[in-house]
Amino acid sequence: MTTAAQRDGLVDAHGPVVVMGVSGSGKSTVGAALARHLGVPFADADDLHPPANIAKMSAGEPLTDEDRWPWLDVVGEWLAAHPEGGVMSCSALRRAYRDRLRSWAPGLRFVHLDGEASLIAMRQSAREGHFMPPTLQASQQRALEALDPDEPGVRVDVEATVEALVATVARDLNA
Ligand SMILES: Nc1ncnc2c1ncn2[C@@H]1O[C@H](COP(=O)(O)OP(=O)(O)O)[C@@H](O)[C@H]1O
Ligand SMILES: O=C(O)[C@H](O)[C@@H](O)[C@H](O)[C@H](O)COP(=O)(O)O
Repeated sequence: MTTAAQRDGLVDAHGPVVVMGVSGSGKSTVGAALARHLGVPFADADDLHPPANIAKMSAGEPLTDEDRWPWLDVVGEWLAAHPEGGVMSCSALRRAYRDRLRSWAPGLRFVHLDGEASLIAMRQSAREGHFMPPTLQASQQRALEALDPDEPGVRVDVEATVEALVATVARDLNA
């Protein structure tokens, strides 16, 4: 069924989107809210890690590239299965990881949740019931490579409220 929003080009114009950033930047929160706003499916790459990756991070050890490639391919499969639109929250910290995801979904766009490292670290530490220990924040920041100018996507500052971030991103994606 084609909805009025699809006919008007409001829904299927953006294709799949990855909300990226370091741990604690708000990927899960903003990604889920963005998907609700756009009326498209949402998935969280945290839920797609193999148990060994979760065990490693829980023990305070950063993942290596070798740990991440198979996980990124599972994320890429989901993106490839949602050409009509979908939001995935996934750290995608390095350019090479984003290139891998784009190989699954050409035209993929990224929303980089960026901001003051101290603010993000504070939010990550205050969060309860998550496997990711605050001690891994420094390695996340070291691994992060911001979007290059040739990478389709937008960067937003996480100082803003979740509602404001969703409104800004939805506007920029539809621009
Ligand atoms: N823009 C925001 N303003 C205030 N708090 C936020 C914002 N985005 C996320 N949070 C809070 O910060 C913490 C980390 O967010 P989360 O979505 O779990 O980040 P990530 O998925 O990137 O690790 C959560 O407690 C969340 O409620
Ligand atoms: O590539 C990585 O090192 C991990 O995927 C990491 O970046 C991710 O952030 C964790 O899954 C923790 O989950 P949160 O980001 O939700 O804290």
